[in-house]
Amino acid sequence: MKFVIAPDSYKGSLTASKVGETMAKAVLEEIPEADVRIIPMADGGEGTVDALVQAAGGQVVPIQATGALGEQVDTYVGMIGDRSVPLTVIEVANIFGLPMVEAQQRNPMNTTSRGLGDAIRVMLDRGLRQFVIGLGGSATNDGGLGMLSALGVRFACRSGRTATGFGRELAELTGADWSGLDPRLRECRLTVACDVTNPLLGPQGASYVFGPQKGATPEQVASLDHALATYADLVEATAGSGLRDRAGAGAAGGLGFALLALGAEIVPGAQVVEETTSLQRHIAEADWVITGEGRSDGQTLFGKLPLHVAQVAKAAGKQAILISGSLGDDSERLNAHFAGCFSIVRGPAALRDCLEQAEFNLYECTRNVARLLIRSQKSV
Ligand SMILES: Nc1ncnc2c1ncn2[C@@H]1O[C@H](COP(=O)(O)OP(=O)(O)OP(=O)(O)O)[C@@H](O)[C@H]1O
Ligand SMILES: O=C(O)[C@H](O)CO
Repeated sequence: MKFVIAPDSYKGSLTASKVGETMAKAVLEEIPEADVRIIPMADGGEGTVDALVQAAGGQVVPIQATGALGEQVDTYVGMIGDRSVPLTVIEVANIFGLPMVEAQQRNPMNTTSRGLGDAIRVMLDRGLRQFVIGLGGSATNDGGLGMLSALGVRFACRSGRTATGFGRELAELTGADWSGLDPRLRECRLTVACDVTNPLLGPQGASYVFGPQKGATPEQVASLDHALATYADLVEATAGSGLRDRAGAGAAGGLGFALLALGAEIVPGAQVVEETTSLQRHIAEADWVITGEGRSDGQTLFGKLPLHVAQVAKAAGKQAILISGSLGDDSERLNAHFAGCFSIVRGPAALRDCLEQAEFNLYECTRNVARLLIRSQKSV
């Protein structure tokens, strides 16, 4: 029996690689002769650099960049591709990701995306000109003000000073001077791998949909959305109109919008990872596909990674099994897409305990699934 194990991370408990390894160990415990291929996945958010570096046999490059609150963080980017066309992979989730900010300090007024500009500049200094930028899982809602500032755009504030790039400054902006923008960006190809397709503004926009989970109060959400509209006017006056409405403009607190202003192309993150990992080819050779995520619910149907994997499997005439940390509201709607949907939680327990026991629970649940598969095969 051939298995492709292609999970997302279980946010808060296990990386995608760890999920894959644990599932594989459990399958091999029950079916020692199984042929198991682990393909850690990501959607542009957390784990994107690791997934692409592993798939492409690349390397990680340690860098320093500005973190969400303006502090310096030690992080890394990936380098993949051959020597003649090296490609840098950057993930905002490991520079200013939401889990990197203590719960009580989460407030998108006080966070900045400067670190992405820093990371791009570090790699420009090293001669790199091709970038894949993963958006998702950020602690920011600054519309990319921080990134553009770090790359040399000067945004003037009402007080007369130049903005440094924090969410709270959006409401103060009066003008933008692009003459200092790093000229090397003109030589670059920027591909943006987004985890969502939301626009910049409005009820489906960055502030309303993702602001609350980043610590914004309802008043801050409304004020950020309003301020981002003025900021969008300033940016579009130079970069061209209509960018705010493009799919993905609202990803990572509006960074999608700012990257579009730099001429980037936006693509679904899951698709970038799927192509780099040759997921389709591996699935074509498999008997079973196993995927999963921290929590599967109705939202999973809006194109989250496990659904994407299930669709690739279906197109190849294969069945996908979903093993997730937990199953939430409307998860029964997933039954149409998977041969079976399983939650690894073994009984009533506090979330903290579930997260702590993640590896054991995942191992046991996957063993049960594997046992069922092998016994049902033997009984026919
Ligand atoms: N080991 C676990 N056992 C039970 N529930 C878990 C476990 N690990 C994670 N979760 C649940 O999954 C949630 C995270 O969900 P998930 O990993 O799907 O990410 P997400 O926040 O929905 O983002 P994304 O859009 O990237 O999928 C956690 O908040 C928790 O409720
Ligand atoms: O980072 C965020 O804002 C969300 O993951 C959507 O991209």
